[in-house]
Amino acid sequence: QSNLPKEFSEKYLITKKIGAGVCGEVKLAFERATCKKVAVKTINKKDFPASLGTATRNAEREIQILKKIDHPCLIKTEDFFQTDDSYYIVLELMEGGELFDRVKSKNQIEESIAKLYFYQMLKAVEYLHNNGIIHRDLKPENVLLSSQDDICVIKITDFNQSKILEESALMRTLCGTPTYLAPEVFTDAVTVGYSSAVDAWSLGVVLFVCLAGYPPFHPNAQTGLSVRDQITQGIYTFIPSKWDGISDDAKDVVKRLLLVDPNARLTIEEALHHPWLMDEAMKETAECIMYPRDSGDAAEADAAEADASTTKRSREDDDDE
Ligand SMILES: C/C(=N\NC(=N)NO)c1ccc(NC(=O)Nc2ccc(/C(C)=N/N/C(N)=N/O)cc2)cc1
Repeated sequence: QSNLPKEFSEKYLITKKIGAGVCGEVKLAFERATCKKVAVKTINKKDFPASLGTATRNAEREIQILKKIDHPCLIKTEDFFQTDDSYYIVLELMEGGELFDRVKSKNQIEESIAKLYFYQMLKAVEYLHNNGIIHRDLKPENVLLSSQDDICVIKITDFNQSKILEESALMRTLCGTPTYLAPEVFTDAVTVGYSSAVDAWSLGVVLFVCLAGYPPFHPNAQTGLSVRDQITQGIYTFIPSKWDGISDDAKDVVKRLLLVDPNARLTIEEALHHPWLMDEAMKETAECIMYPRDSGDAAEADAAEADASTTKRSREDDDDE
C-alpha cells in the first residue's frame, strides 16, 4: 500500500491488482461501509518527471471529463483522491474485465456478439462527439465488459488522451468570410488537426480485432512495411481463414472505417446507419441491457399486462356464455 491518502484507506480496502496500464494500474477494492467491490485506477504523476505539468493537466482534464459524462456505455466514477505523486480514481467494477483479454481468450468473437459490442461503442462515442469530446485512445484495453457473459454491457474508459473541442479563435475565423485569409490557415496542421474521425478509425481497428482475432496493422505483416507505413497507406489484409465465416456487411463496415482519408471515412452517425447495424434484434438486446427497467417497473408492467389478459379472458368467457 503506497502512501495512500488517509481518508482514502479509511473508506476503501485495496486488495489485488487487476489491470495494468501505461501510466498506472487498476486494483480491486472494497468500499468498507458497503463491502461493494470497486476498481481503483492509480495514475502516477512521478512517471512523467519531464512533463509533470502535462501529466497533471491531463489528469485534471480527464477527471473533469469523467465527472461530466453520463451514458450507459461510458465508465462511471464514484470517487477521486490525490496525493502529491498520484491520482486515485474510484470506478464501478466491470466484472468482465477488459475486451482485450476477452478477445485474447476467445481468439475471435462471434459476429453477433461483436456487433452487439460495436453498436454500444458507437453509441458511447456518438455521445462523446455530441458533447464535444474526442477520445483519441480507443483500443480493446479501454473497452470494459460488465460481466463474464457474452451478452453484456460494454463501457469505454481511459480519457487520458481525450480532447475537449473548445470554441477557438481559429474556429471563429473559419466561420467568417475568408476574403483576406491566407491559404495556410486552411491547410495548417492545427486547422486540419485531430477531428472526431480519429475515433471512427480506431473503432474500425477494434472491430477488425474482435471479428478476426488479429490486428489489421502489425509488425510482421507480409508487406515488409513498418506499422506506421501500413497505417498511412491503409494497407491491411483480410486473411481468408479468419474472415471466411464473416459476413460481407461486417467486412464493409471495416473497409469504410479504415479509410486513410478522414473525409471519406464513415462518421459514427453513418456507421450507426450501415446495413450491418440495421439489426432490430441486436438493437433490442442492446437497448434492454443498456437501459434495464429496474425490477420495480418491470414487476409493475408485468402485473398490468397480466391484469389486462385476465380482463380480456373474462370478457371472452362472457361472450362464450
Ligand atoms: C473484474 C476484473 N478483473 N477480475 C479479476 N479477478 N482479475 O484478476 C477487471 C475489471 C476491470 C479491469 N480494468 C479496468 O477497470 N480498467 C481501467 C482502465 C483505465 C481506467 C481509467 C480511468 N484510465 N484512465 C487513465 N488515465 N489511464 O491511464 C479505468 C479502468 C480489469 C480487470
